[in-house]
Amino acid sequence: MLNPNNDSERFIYHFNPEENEITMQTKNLAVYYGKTMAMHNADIQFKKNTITALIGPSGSGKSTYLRSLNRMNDDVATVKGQILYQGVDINRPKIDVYEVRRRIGMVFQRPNPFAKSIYGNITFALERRGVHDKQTLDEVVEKTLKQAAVWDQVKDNLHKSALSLSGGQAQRVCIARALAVEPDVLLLDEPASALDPVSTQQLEQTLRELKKDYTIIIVTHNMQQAARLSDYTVFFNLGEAIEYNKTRKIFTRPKIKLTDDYVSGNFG
Ligand SMILES: Nc1ncnc2c1ncn2[C@@H]1O[C@H](COP(=O)(O)OP(=O)(O)OP(=O)(O)O)[C@@H](O)[C@H]1O
Repeated sequence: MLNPNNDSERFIYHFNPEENEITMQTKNLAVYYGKTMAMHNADIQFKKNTITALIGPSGSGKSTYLRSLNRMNDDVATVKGQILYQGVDINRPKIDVYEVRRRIGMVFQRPNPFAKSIYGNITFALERRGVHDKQTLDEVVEKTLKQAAVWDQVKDNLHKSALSLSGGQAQRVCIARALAVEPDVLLLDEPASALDPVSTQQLEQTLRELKKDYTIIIVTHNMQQAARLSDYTVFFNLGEAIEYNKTRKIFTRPKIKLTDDYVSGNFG
């Protein structure tokens, strides 16, 4: 086992330097709420068409890290360090934050459909961008609801309120809404925590399908979910990315004892 307090021994996984394989990367990322440092030492790479799970105890900084990736923390926190998206540091003042959020979409813990129709939820961002052609909008609605695997359930009720959907359906509509603006990266913050086991299983299957086209980063408290769904896992503790590796290795042969304790349920 490596000593997490010894930086020379810290194990941080790095991919082969094939630039086009890496969609996103953070270097020396640190996030402060006021003067309090909530998270630091995150040197992580996200490979194209993979799912990365962020795991760790409550308050360890997973959501803080995730929200920083598309500048959602801008109003509440100071984010230091680099966030490279396709090689460009998006953590710079002159970057267009709306464009960042278009390319790096977010799905939240609780399904949060707008008080609009299912159709209106999907087309909302496009219409605000001036897309009003009905055929185009119809096509986007069908395509994204199919991608989110909820088309068959809602296709006859597209103009019904999205607030009338079940939790699982609403979460899928929120995924479709995120996909409508054609992102590259999907950030999901415990997207299954409000769902029943069947909806959770369906959501996981949807994410497996989506990774063919997207890079997915998911915060989860569910160890089984991280183990069965993700390709890579990052273990956070006390605001620090402690260990990062292929999921199989994190769950079978972690390099750091803290990680081993956490994934095997012996974390005190
Ligand atoms: N908006 C905020 N203002 C001040 N402190 C915050 C804010 N959001 C989070 N924090 C603090 O930052 C630290 C990390 O919180 P964060 O929510 O990122 O952890 P987490 O690992 O995602 O936790 P959980 O699993 O419970 O969601 C915690 O100490 C938390 O209290």
